[in-house]
Amino acid sequence: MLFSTIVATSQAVGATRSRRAKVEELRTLLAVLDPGEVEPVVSWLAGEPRQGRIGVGWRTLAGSRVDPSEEPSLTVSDVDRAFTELAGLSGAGSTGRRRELLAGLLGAATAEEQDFLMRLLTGDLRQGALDGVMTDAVAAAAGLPAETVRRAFMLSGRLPATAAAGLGGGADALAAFRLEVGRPIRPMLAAPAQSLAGAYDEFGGEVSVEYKLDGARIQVHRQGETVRVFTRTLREITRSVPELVELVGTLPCTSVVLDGETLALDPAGRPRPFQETMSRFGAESAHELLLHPYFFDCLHLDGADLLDAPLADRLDALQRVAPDHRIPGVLRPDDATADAQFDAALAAGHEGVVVKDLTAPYAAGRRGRAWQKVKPEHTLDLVVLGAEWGYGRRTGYLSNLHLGARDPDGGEPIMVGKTFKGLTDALLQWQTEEFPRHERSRDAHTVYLRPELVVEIELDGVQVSPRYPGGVALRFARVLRYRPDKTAAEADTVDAVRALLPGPDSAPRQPIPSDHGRS
Ligand SMILES: Nc1ncnc2c1ncn2[C@@H]1O[C@H](COP(=O)(O)OP(=O)(O)OP(=O)(O)O)[C@@H](O)[C@H]1O
Repeated sequence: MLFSTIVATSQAVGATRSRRAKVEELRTLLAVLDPGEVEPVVSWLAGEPRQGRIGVGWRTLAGSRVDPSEEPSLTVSDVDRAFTELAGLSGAGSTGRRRELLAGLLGAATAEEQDFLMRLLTGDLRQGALDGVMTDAVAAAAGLPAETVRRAFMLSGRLPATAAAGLGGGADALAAFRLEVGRPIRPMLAAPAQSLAGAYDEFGGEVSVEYKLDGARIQVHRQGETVRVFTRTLREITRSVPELVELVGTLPCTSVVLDGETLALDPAGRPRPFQETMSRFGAESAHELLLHPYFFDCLHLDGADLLDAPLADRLDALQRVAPDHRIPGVLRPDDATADAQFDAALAAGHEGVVVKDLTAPYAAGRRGRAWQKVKPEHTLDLVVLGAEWGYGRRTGYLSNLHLGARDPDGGEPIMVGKTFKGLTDALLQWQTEEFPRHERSRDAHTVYLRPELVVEIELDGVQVSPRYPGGVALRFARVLRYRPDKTAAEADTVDAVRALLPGPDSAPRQPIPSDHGRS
């Protein structure tokens, strides 16, 4: 297959806003790929070489610019082979060979192919938002139910491998993707609840009401003596968190997979801010702040795979293996106890509670109704699309942020507002240093960014706005914090923003009253 066909499909997918049209473009391409081409092509369309980062920075690329070729001649395997060699280069002489390989690759590419390669190698094409569209396209091309492909993807965490299995071996090959101890799966997520009472009633009181701790998600795998720890985005952080590894190593079991939240505590045992927990996930973090785990789910125990077991059974398993490290929660509370749990969570400085359906299986990678989060404030995780230079005291700093919500159909994020409120001096400084690394372009007032950074915004609500492309704008938005644990593919969608629009007959929004809206 010619590489130019992939570039043309990528352009066609980017040019339409229709989800159905995107799926159809991708399906048509997938249907004609050779088996060996599926993995590289699916990776590229999601914006990454199959080999991961291959050590080619913007400067090297700019230095390798050569005249484009007139006619397309590169094949998929030519490009994939060059990436494999680039990824393997190290040591003496590698700089020269890297330049040589890049010059060869770019010289054989047409102008459009060159542009695609540059964007692919600099990360500018990365679009996790395409995952959903791609899973549907794989299902359509392989003649399988979308759910079968989705589940395999959630369990493997790798879209290219899932696509290759589905297209090559059908449902049987996909069924082989099981929870494997040592390999992370995409975490189950929570949807916002309308109210505590609403969530409670929806499940007829058959719920676990747990504190929503403001830490960072961890997934811990142990097989025998070997413990591995992963973040919410499935990044391995085992070496940064020796105290968690040690603790999990002492649990009474031979194999286990636990899901939970971790928090840094100060020497007096008080929780430290989220940023300090996150800083512990870096490779060279100082270890004086100890991380404590608070587990809330058990996905595997001593050879038994529990993903499809109801939460009640998974919590029994958790109680057997880690009774002293469970997140605070109550099972099957009456209404008054559920309310008291919410108040207690807030009084203890936590974000709120998560209300969970005790009968539901673990829906990996899904933000379903089986877990509902109840918080007193509205917050949204939005993508930073740009920032304006400040004025007055903020002259010389990148300040007013342009905020975008995710397009659920995989297009570019949709701008929903701007804010410079809530930015501390330290954050202004950080933005000014960090943003140029994500720069797409700039004009006199604004630096425009690739959609890579996610920021959590607190707001009073949203309003209809003809000025913004999504027809909605944030009201009184302020920055709470950056979310380095999230990718743009995990930002809130424009539908989540629209869901905050006041209904025709709704009263002005109030914080959740102490009876949490229960009538
Ligand atoms: N008891 C709990 N059960 C499940 N998740 C919990 C719990 N306590 C804290 N969490 C955290 O809350 C997250 C679930 O909420 P959600 O799926 O919306 O993610 P989030 O976007 O990080 O949440 P938010 O932005 O509202 O803080 C989990 O990823 C986990 O990190």
